[in-house]
Amino acid sequence: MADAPDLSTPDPTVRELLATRPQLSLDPTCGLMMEGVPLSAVADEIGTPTWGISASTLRIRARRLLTAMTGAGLSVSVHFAVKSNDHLAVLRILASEGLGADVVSGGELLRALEAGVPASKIVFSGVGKSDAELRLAIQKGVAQINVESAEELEIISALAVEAGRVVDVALRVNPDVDAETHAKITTGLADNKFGVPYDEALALYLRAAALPGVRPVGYAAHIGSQILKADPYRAAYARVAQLVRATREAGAVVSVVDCGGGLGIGYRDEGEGSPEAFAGAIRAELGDLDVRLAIEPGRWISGPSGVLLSTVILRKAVTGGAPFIVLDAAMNDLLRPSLYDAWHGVLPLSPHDAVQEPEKAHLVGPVCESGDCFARDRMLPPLQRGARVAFLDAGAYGSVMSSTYNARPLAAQVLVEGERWAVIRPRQTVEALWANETTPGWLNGDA
Ligand SMILES: Cc1ncc(COP(=O)(O)O)c(C=O)c1O
Ligand SMILES: N[C@@H](CCCC[NH3+])C(=O)O
Repeated sequence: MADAPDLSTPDPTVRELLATRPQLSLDPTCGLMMEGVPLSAVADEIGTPTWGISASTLRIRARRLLTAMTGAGLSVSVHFAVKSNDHLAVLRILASEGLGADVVSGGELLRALEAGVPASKIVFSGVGKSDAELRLAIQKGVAQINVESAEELEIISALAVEAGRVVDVALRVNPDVDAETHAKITTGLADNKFGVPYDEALALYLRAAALPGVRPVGYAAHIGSQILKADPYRAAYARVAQLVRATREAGAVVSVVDCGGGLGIGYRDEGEGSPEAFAGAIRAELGDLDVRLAIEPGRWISGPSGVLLSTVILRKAVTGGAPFIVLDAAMNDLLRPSLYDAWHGVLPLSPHDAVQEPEKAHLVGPVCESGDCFARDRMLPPLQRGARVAFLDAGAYGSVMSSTYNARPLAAQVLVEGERWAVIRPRQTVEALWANETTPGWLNGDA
């Protein structure tokens, strides 16, 4: 697996971006296609900004992950990280491929159930689950709750006793391993808020074994997101394996290891995380433990399946510098560039634009924040008013992180499969933004 993107190299060309994204192609007449659907036709019909999701990409990538695991001789249950893309259609597709779900809130739990994921295939993670959320998970009978602290263990025990149930729990251990990713999305370092400190995990496991209402079944580890190398996984799993052995030596039963998610994708030229190398790390460190294995991938499955379509509102000239291309999409739609300086590929939808000689430009949204910037000094075909573009690899942590800042309604979403496409979430209306708001009587002149 490769390193992070190297921004000192020239920006990838249209051809280079397309070469690694089989779900997208450039038709000389119709322009940018997702599977068999011209994206311009979608934009013409329902406008922009609009999210597009390729169903076949979700299926292909889910199958590739499963194949990598079985190819390594592993039997692994795959729980899709709902936080990366929680649309019911996405969850339904992945459920039909046999995937379960990893959820981090009561809302995600109910979404997964609504999409047809059985509770027996749902794992509940998260550093702060409310009592109401835990009660819901216990009542629905989720497969396992991943416990992130000693305090949470006691709470779950009490709530399970109250419900007259015994809940399977895994301790999410913080292995204190550097995932070698962006500082804001690393989770497995000792000073991150996640998981039980490594040195305290065994004692807490034994405590769990003695508590009513909970049954400790194993350990979980998730060290971060957008991980491109296998080494951090190996380092983390080696520590988990050590813990499993020590726990067994202490006389407790360990039957599950949840290996977390975090496998990264190639946004620019860094290459994507390899499912085979991920599987290899699991097999090398955990393969001989005789435990049921699970993984929680999100981005690797959903990221490449999505695009965000947008239209150029205007091209603002800058004397002596690169122009600002002002789009109708903004940071409230796709937050990742503003939040993490994330690099997303951009492709024009028009076949004419796609073949023009590139120029340097800044791509920005209309929101009143200087941080509302998708790309600075990006080499792009010249984009004029009305031109349309697609942001690539926007299927993970895209629509789910949108807001309505600046009173901008949530964008529409469409699902593409073969030559079919359908609106799976209509564009939010402006009126819907205040539909649930009320003003107290005294402001309306009432007594
Ligand atoms: C507990 C847990 N599992 C799984 C994931 C999924 O991560 P990713 O989308 O990077 O695969 C996350 C997010 O980082 C997480 O916090
Ligand atoms: N939101 C992050 C990933 C966070 C993963 C959640 N634990 C991103 O867009 O890359």
